[in-house]
Amino acid sequence: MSGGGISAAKAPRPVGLYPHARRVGELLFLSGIGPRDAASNAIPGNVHDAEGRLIAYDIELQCRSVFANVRAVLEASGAGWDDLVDVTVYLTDMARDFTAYNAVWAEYFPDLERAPCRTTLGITALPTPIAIELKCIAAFAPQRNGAPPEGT
Ligand SMILES: N/C(=C\C=C\C(=O)O)C(=O)O
Repeated sequence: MSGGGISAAKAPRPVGLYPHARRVGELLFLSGIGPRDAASNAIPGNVHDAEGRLIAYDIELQCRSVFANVRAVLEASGAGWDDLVDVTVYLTDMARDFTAYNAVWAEYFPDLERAPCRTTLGITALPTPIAIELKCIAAFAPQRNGAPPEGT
């Protein structure tokens, strides 16, 4: 059974007509999300020249911001960080950014037993001037929904 689309007030506005997340049974599917700041819509660390062209960006800041945005969507959906089970990560410059991104990932998911599965892909472009986007799936912990523990 599929629930209605979920919109998170503390996450950046979607760039099209799609919800931040949708629950289907015990699974929560999140739309792809990047590091735009929810209040200002700015991309943390991006530097532009006088003509507005992007001349520098900070992948570490973008990683921290996109993780915060994912957390905001999870929380608005009644889930939490530990409920993430599968994350697809899109990077626009794998050669430049993988090492820094991988280090920030390890800070946010320090425990291998609890970390979600992860797939990292290099792609040529994203819809907004961001260097990273995450596509996440979470699974609600049974006790959160009042379901009996396994085996009972
Ligand atoms: N999910 C999409 C874009 C997200 C962009 C962003 O968070 O900056 C989409 O266009 O499907």
